[in-house]
Amino acid sequence: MYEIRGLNEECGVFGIWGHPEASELTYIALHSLQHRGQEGAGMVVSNGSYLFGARGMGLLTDALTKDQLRSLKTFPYAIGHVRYATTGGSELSNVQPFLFKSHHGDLGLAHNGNLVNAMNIRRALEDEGAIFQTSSDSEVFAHLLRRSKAGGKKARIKSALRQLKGAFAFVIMHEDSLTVAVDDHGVRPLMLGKIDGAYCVASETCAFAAINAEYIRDIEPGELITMTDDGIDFDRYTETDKPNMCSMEYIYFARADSEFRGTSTYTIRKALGKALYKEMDVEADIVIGVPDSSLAAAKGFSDASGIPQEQGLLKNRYVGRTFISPGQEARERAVRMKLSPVKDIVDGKRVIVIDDSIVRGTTSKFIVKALRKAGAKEIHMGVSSPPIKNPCYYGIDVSTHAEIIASKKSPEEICDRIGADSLTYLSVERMHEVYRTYGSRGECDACFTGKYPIEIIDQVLPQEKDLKTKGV
Ligand SMILES: O=P(O)(O)OC[C@H]1O[C@H](OP(=O)(O)OP(=O)(O)O)[C@H](O)[C@@H]1O
Ligand SMILES: NC(=O)CC[C@H](N)C(=O)O
Ligand code: SF4
Ligand SMILES: [Mg+2]
Repeated sequence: MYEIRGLNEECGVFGIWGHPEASELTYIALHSLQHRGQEGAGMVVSNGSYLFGARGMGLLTDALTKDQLRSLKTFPYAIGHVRYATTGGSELSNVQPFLFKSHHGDLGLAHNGNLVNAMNIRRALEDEGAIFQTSSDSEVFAHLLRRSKAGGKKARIKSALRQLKGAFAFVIMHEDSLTVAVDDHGVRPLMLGKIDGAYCVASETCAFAAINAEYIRDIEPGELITMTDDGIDFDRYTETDKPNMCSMEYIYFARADSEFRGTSTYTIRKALGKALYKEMDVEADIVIGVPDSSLAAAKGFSDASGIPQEQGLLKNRYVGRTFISPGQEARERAVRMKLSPVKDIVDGKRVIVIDDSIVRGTTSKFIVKALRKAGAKEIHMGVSSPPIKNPCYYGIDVSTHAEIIASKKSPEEICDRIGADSLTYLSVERMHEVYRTYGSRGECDACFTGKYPIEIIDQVLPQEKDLKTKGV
C-alpha cells in the first residue's frame, strides 16, 4: 500500500492538564491535526492515580471507537497522538501514545519527530537485557527514563532527554504531571495554549482554534515545561540552543491557518511566492497554484507580479486518502485522479504554475502534460522552495535519494523531464530571508543543502530502520 502524497507528514501531538472535558478536547484537537498523520491515533488519560489508554490504526474516527472514547471520558488529564510512521512499521504496536506500567508509576508517551541515535541506544540496552515492545524509535526514551538514577522525576526526564539526538517534541504523562520537551534544535513545532484556566500543548495552533483555546506562545528549542495541579513550571533540559526549525513545516506540512510566532503559515507561504517572483523573470497571462498547499504561494506571486491568479487546476477532494499500489505508473494514475485542468481558463494562455515543492516530479510532469492538452500556450513552473535533493532523517518522509529527482538532475534537466518551457526554484538564501522576516531564529534546510544540523548517528534512513531493528 502506498499513499499518493509526494511528501509524507510526520506526527501530531496534543496534551491538556486539568480540564473536566480533557478527553473530548483531545479528540477534537487530534482531529484538527489529522493532516500530520493518518496511520494511527490514540489517547492516554489520567485520573490522578493511574493512566488508561486507547489506540487504533487509521484515521482518528476509525482508530478510536465510541466505547473507547466513553471509557476515557471524565478524566481531567489527557494526551493524544496521530501517527505517520518514520521509524518502525505501520502497525498497532507502534501507534502512540505508548503506555508503560512499573512499580514506580505509569508513563504515557507521545512523540513527534525522529531520533537519529535510537538504534545505537536500543542495541546497547538490548545487550544489557532490555526487551523492546515496539520497533519505534520513541520507545528508547521510556527505557532511558526508567533506568535513570538521577534524583527526582524532573532530573530523570532531563537526563534521559540529554542522551537523545535528533528531532523531538515529546508529551510525557505521569499520573500527577504532564511534561513537554522540545529538542535543542527545535526541529518540530510545539505550541503552548490555555483553555478555561487549563494549559494545553499542540503541534500546531490549528488545534487551539478547534477547541477554542488561547494560543500563548511557541515552545522554544531545549525547553522543558511541567504542568501539575500546583501550576506550570518553565525550565530547560539543556543550555544549548541551536534553532533549526524544519523549513518544510512552513513550505508544506503545517496547516495554512496554523501560526508560528503569531504569523499564519498562509502568510509565510504567500511571502515565499512573493520572493520567488524576484527570481523568476517570466511574462505570462495567468498564475495557477497547485491545490491545495500551493495556493498561498501563487497568491503571493500574483500580488507581486500583477499577473492575475486563476483556479486553472481543480483538486478532487476525495482522493486525498486514496491508497494505491507502489510504482511510478500507479502514482501517475493517482495524480490524474487528483488534479485536472479547467480548460477554458488555460486555453491559449501563457501560464505560470506555482507548486510548493518537487520531489519525484510526478505531479509537475502530469500538470504540464494536462495543461498542454487543455490548450495552454506556454507553461512555466515556479517552485516556492529550493530543489529537494536529500532525504530527511528528522521525521519527514521525503523519500530516498534514488527517488528524489533533484538529487541527480539539474533544474535544466528536470525542466526537460517534466516538459515545461521554464523551471525556476526559490533560492535557499531568499527562503531563509523570508523566515527571518517572520521572526524565525534559524531553520533546517538539509533536504535542500545536505547540511544536516544534527549528526546522523545511526547512519540509517528512517525508512530502512524497521528492518535493522528486526536484526535483518
Ligand atoms: O514531485 P512529486 O513527487 O509529485 O511531489 C511533489 C508534490 O507533493 C506535494 O503535494 P501532494 O500531492 O503530496 O499533496 P497536496 O495536495 O497537499 O499538495 C507537493 O505539494 C507537490 O505538489
Ligand atoms: N512522524 C513522527 O513524528 C513519528 C514519531 C516516531 N518516530 C514514529 O515513527 O512513530
Ligand atoms: S531535512 Fe528538510 S524535511 Fe527534514 S527537518 Fe530538515 S528541512 Fe525539514
Ligand atoms: Mg501539492
